[in-house]
Amino acid sequence: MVVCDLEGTLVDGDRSPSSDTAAHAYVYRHMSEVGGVVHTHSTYATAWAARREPVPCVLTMIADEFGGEIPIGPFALIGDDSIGRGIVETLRASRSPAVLMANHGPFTIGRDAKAAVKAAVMVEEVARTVHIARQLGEPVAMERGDVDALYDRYQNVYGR
Ligand SMILES: O=C(CO)[C@@H](O)[C@@H](O)COP(=O)(O)O
Repeated sequence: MVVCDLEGTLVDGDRSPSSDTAAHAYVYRHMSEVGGVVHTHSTYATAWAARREPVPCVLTMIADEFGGEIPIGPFALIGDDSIGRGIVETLRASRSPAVLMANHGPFTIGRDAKAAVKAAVMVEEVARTVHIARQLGEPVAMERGDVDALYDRYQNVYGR
């Protein structure tokens, strides 16, 4: 493990930082509420990213955690802040803490690392479940008002 500052400069450790460092640093610099960013190549979420298809809001757990569909972000090359720009641009237009970067995979954010990891686990779970549902027919979209009510309850009331 190494420690970098918000410009992506190495400040502690003797190994090279991740090639994604500039992308993550961009998110931290431009979304002050974010204290954790997670990136995985989890199988089902990455399969949706490969198709550039948002995960539709067809489950209460999607409404709870993501507040709507899980959006697709633009394709961006690895190595500079391009991915970070795509993440910020996409998540600013959504309530979702997860974005499926096109042809790449899921990136999630949270107020801290634990919340970002939770979103990464949940995005994979719902990507898998909706994929399975689709094998049996077309999942049914939820009403916007119901999505809003579920999101409000989960974000502001549940577990308090
Ligand atoms: O998604 C990818 C590659 O597809 C990146 O997250 C990956 O290259 C980052 O690797 P490193 O953290 O630099 O070892």
